[in-house]
Amino acid sequence: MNDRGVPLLVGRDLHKSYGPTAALDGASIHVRAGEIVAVMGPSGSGKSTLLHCAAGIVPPDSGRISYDGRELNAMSDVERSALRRREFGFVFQFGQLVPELTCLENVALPLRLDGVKRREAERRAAGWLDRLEVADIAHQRPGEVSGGQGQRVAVARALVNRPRVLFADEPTGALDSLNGERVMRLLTQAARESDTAVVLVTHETRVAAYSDREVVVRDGRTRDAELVA
Ligand SMILES: Nc1ncnc2c1ncn2[C@@H]1O[C@H](COP(=O)(O)OP(=O)(O)OP(=O)(O)O)[C@@H](O)[C@H]1O
Repeated sequence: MNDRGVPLLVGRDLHKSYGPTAALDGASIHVRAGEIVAVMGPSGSGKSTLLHCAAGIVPPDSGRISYDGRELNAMSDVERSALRRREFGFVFQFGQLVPELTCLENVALPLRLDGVKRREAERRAAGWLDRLEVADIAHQRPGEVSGGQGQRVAVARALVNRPRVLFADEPTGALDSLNGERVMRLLTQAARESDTAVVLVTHETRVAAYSDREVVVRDGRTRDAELVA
């Protein structure tokens, strides 16, 4: 049973430097099941690094990350990548769809990689394209669709295997405000319907308005309120 009071994902006192640059200097974050958390802060403050560490993509120099009671640091690379594939979904600013595949095939891809048969994978993918209001471009390739449509396809692909946490790094950063609003409305609606938590990096207050809670990063640090038991 999922206790909504207990955080699903916790990153504590994370430090990460790139050469002389301290990208994270004691940042923490916690996310409860189904919760939408916006990570805010000025450019270069460490938001993306915090997302990458929390998602197990980049190992922190120090600090601890736990997901559903399991320490990420204690896992092997194979276990961590299996966790990312099965439990996490990712949406980035752009360039994430496979250009040679149709939008439908792109969305079906994570299921195919998990061994789901083509017909079933494409049936489920079509359902997600429909939810994201891009069913009409199912057979087009990413290069033939608009930026907003492409991002909605990317959201469908990130949610198709029902992750428990969706990590989104500036998902509307390359879109005009109208398209950005549409992507955010559909992303948050789909995440809420499937009880997927969202960690959303953004510097736009309009985008953060779709979240339940904000975590502010400044100079690689967050407020102590992020340090939960
Ligand atoms: N791979 C890397 N190599 C070297 N320096 C890096 C790397 N990734 C991040 N940094 C540096 O770490 C600091 C934090 O970067 P990060 O991308 O996490 O910030 P951000 O808040 O997401 O910025 P933005 O809003 O501009 O995307 C910056 O000074 C950045 O230049």
